[in-house]
Amino acid sequence: MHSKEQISHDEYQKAADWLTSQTRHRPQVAIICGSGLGMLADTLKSQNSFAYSDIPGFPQSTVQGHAGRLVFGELNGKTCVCMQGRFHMYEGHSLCKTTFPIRVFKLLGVETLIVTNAAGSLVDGLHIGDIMIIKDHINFPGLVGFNPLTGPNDDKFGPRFPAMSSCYDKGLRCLAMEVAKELDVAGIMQEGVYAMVGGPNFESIAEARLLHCLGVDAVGMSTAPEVVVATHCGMRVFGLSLITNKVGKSYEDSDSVNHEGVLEVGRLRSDTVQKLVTEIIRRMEINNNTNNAV
Ligand SMILES: O=P(O)(O)O[C@@H]1C[C@H](O)[C@@H](CO)O1
Ligand code: HPA
Repeated sequence: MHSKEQISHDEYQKAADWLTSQTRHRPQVAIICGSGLGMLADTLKSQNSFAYSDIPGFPQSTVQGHAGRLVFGELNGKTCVCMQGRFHMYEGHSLCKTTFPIRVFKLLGVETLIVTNAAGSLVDGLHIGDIMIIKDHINFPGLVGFNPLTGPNDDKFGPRFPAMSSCYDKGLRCLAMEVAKELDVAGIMQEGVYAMVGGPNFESIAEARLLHCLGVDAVGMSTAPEVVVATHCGMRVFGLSLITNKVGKSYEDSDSVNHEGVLEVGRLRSDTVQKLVTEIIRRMEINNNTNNAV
């Protein structure tokens, strides 16, 4: 099911044209809000917002903590578009549907994608409430063939065989650490490797041990397909994982993770994530990559 669905260039264009006709904002930066992090969209000024159900071709959000709205507005001198709610593979969407908005953003002229997510920590150094700057990812569904780029390549967006060796922009990662120091939150921030699993169940103990052995710092159920599609079409990407739980690696652990707890940590840390992202956006340079809307 995942590899067969194809979306034509016209369908992306139709969504982009519809949005262009509904708002005067022409975004340079897109932000995807992870579980419990939807408040990031509330910081935008001069907002225009659209329910996903009104946008041609957009899927629907079905997960609690993902409101299902696209919000346009200004943030610290940059024009932004914010997904208040993302799409996950486990909701039953094909991977090209979960990543549909990314190519629409490209057609709108977006140059930089900021992804946020909730994730579970597999390492001692990452605690609940910490924020991990994503240095790299392991796209487990992608490794076994569930990849949004499967199928005929659309050369207007990017090459058949895109590199993924530097998809999380180094300059933005350095900027994030500088900003963290200035905001006095460097103590809860570090870089790490995010792994995407299919979900929707959380990990078994043996799976958690496997992920840990493979060098994963934090695990979640999203993000990698979005980053693959954004990198394919030449966007600059920056990603943050909010650590919402520790992933149990011992059969003696009695704590078990649940989505309510994930959302609660999102609410508790929303202010910090918001301040970080806002300040990074204020200070990021725009127009320093070579991609134009296709
Ligand atoms: O959208 P994200 O990746 O932030 O959501 C995470 C993964 C699952 O969707 C959910 C589990 O609580 O949070
Ligand atoms: O522990 C987790 N595992 C997978 N996805 C998650 N999203 C938040 N926490 C987790």
